[in-house]
Amino acid sequence: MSSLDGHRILIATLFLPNTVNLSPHATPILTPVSHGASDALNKAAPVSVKKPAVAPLRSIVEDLTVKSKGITPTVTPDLEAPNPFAPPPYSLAPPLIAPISHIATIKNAARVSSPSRVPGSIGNVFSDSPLLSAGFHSDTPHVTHPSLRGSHGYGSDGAILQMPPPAVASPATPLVRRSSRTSNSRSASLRRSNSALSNNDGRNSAIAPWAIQNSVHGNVGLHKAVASVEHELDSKLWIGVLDLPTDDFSEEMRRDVHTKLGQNENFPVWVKDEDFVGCYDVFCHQVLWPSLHYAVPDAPKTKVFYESSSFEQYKTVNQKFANAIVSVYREGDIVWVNDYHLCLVPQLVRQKLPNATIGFFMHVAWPSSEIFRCLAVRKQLLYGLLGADLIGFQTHNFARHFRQTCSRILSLETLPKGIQLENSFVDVAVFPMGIDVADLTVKRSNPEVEEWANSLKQRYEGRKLIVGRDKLDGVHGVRHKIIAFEEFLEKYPEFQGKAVLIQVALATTEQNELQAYITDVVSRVNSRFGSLTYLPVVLLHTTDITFPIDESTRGMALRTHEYVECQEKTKRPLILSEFTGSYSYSGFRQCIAINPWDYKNTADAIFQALTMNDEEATSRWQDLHSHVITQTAQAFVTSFLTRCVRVHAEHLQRSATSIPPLSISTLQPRYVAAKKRLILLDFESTLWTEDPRITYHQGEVGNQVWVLSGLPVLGGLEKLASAVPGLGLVAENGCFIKEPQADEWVSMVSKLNFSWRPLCVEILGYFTERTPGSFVEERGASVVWRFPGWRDGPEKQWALRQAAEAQNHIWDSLGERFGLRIIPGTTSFLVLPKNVSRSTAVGVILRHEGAPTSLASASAADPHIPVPHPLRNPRAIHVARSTPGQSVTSTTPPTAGEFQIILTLSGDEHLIRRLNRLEGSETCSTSGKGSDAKWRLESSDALASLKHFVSHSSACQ
Ligand SMILES: O=P(O)(O)OC[C@H]1O[C@H](O[C@H]2O[C@H](CO)[C@@H](O)[C@H](O)[C@H]2O)[C@H](O)[C@@H](O)[C@@H]1O
Repeated sequence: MSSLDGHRILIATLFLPNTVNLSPHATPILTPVSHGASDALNKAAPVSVKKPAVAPLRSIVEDLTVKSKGITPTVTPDLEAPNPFAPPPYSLAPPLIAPISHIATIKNAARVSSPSRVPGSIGNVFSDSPLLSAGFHSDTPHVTHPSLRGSHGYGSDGAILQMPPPAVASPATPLVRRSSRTSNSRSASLRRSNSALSNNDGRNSAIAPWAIQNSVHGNVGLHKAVASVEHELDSKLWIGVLDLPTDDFSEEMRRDVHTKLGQNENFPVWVKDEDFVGCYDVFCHQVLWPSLHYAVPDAPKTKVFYESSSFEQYKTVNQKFANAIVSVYREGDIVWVNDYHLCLVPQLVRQKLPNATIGFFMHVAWPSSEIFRCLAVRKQLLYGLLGADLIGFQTHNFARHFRQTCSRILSLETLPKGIQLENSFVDVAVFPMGIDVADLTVKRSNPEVEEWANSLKQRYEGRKLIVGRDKLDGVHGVRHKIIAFEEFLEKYPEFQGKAVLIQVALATTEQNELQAYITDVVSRVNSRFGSLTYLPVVLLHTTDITFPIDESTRGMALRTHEYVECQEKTKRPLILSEFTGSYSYSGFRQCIAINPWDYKNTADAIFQALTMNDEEATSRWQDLHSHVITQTAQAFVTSFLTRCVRVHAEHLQRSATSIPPLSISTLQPRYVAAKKRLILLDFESTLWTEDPRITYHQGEVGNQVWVLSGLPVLGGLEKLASAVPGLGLVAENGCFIKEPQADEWVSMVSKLNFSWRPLCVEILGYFTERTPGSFVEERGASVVWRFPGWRDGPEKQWALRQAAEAQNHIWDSLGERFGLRIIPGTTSFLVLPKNVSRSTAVGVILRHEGAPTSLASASAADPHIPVPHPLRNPRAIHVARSTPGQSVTSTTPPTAGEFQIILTLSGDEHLIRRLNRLEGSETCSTSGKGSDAKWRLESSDALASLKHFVSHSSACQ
């Protein structure tokens, strides 16, 4: 039985997997999105596989020109409405040489559906290539340009889907999609396409003929991943928009679409076309997408304009999604929100459904906080995400950047596990996306693939092929790739006339394409090295090696996973940008990694790939393949959803309101019966303002009372030790321990490397100089930075900002290297060794309990636990540092020892969780926040309650 049993999954993603074909001739046909070769689509009309026409020395481009003749575009560019955001009229064709001008032709050609997907037909040359589709793609739609998307034939299930029924796609029934990448073409297509639905007064009551079909928009990788675990999910519902303009849909039409898509587990969200354009074309693509990929829009005025106006539309669309989720939500559902288009949805849903299980997965990259902070709406986006129980990222780096962004911009406490908010906790974790290998294997076995492979082999016989397939925008580095290829031809002239770079450029918004800026380099390379029979750069497809280069980080780059699988026979190498999500996994270390900004190194990588001997290529491929078949789509979906359920249960249990107040009457009998009791008190949340001697008076026969503090030995704790010698004391969050009645303090950190301290103090010196009223406090084993933050105003704002910067700086330069931990407070933060805590100190105390020896030898048998070191003179603690590199992590859980009851009053969650595992342990949170503790208590009532406890117990005895 899986933990997902009984849960329905509500999957919110911008585009639904299914959409509407508004062709006047279309007959409504339900084509469920399902998995594998046996789905409904694959059972549709058989495909007649026609051998591709092979003309060895004729260029593909030439073929395309011929094939595209006579195809009428559904949208005539000059009818398009002006886009207020668009740059001056944009056309790829005039300045370009042949290949690019053919792209333009292809765009037009693709606006009309072609009935056939067999090789040789040309509705859309990209999508007509099964080789390309099978081998190089899964996570992006095969055709992303609005006009290209007019082509039918691809389901979201991928390229080898067999023909959709003729009613869905035929030359006579042009498809109309949401041409969302460019507002202008979308408006034009809207007017035309929806004429079937409207009469003179706009909407009418007609239900136009329409058919369901798989959408080629959106995150096809996600659609496929969910389909791959369909049998494991009880039920699910996709929530998203249709990929075509819908303003003109009549109410009846909407109802009809709702009902029929509903049968296919799709729930349409109705968004005004104008809002959609502002949200998607402008805010998502012009502002968020580049920023998340390290390319902050470079024209500040434009950015501000885009951001402020289009963000309103982004909010509107997010609100519509949240409303839709709330309207269908049933208790027990798991709400799974996907990707950067919907960052505000978790918080909006949380406001309406405080107890819902909400997970958010970010499919794209998350940049350094330095980049993210450039966004004017940074806080709104972050708080929007923090409404989730769980936020997932593709890689550890993205997750780390996100945590740092929250700490820097929102001044929130971040832990490796997630983000602590005032009253809740948000888990942050990593779930690498993968592909459905089994499904791809089935698709690859389609004879059509073989046909195409052979065709291409013949066409390029004797030549070395390099294949790239990228979105044509400023982020994906197509320009870099072409320049590197030029460098390669120059440096290795023996490959001139022999090596061909086939670059499939997936179109995106006009604005983004302009930023890709490739026309000059393509013409330069082709005119420098080309001839009548040799075109070095072709903007299309094929085999040998793939070459996915990102100018910046990419979420995962799943097409490289597919490429690897498609190399099962040939096993040729993969060149991969070190900035892709995929490369961050060690399983991809056997690719040829490049820095795409380094053209020379990339040129050498191409040479290495083309000349690599088969033995090495095979051995590298085997490693890549093992990784791809392990990090699968199935593992991604199930681990993300399972974790959602788990963390939600934890969060519910921890929520402050669900923890019962400490009940003395319930615990009293056990307290009285116990012969040995351990009482652990957080100094900061219990004794801070009290006369410390009170703790001693609470101690009665059989009691051992320990006070745990973050304070140093010298000062308050030293005084407490001499005033109440019977107390056990823990100083500096576990770094030093003093047993009851003992004279000496014991260091738990004597074996640690403290060379980070001067470096840390130096960094803090810089921030101290800039922050009036701040100062550094060096303790025995930790360093504290205190800053003025009591009164609201610019000083506090500045100090908080500096504190966040300082933490990030320390974390980046020292944190991982030295294994440090940073504990933020409201007017200070503390830096200390990561493996020492109040919890590890209590572990040592419990182990020591009953042992005849001193604390110093209590843990000697366990090499993993802190090594106590006796300090005869507490004032000598400062020098008690020695051998570097000693681990102090305890792997052996402590037992309750001889204590029959352990009563803990603390705000330290780590300690509480650890003690919860012990028999006889009663944990009580004094933090006032969500907690895993069994009980809760106001910190101001803590001592009074304890006293009450003790006096009751005395009365009973
Ligand atoms: O272009 P958009 O509609 O704005 O969406 C962005 C891209 O999202 C999806 O790709 C992302 O998710 C993939 C799977 O997790 C990941 O491999 C990829 O690196 C991410 O960029 C979608 O598959 C793309 O088509 C979209 O362009």
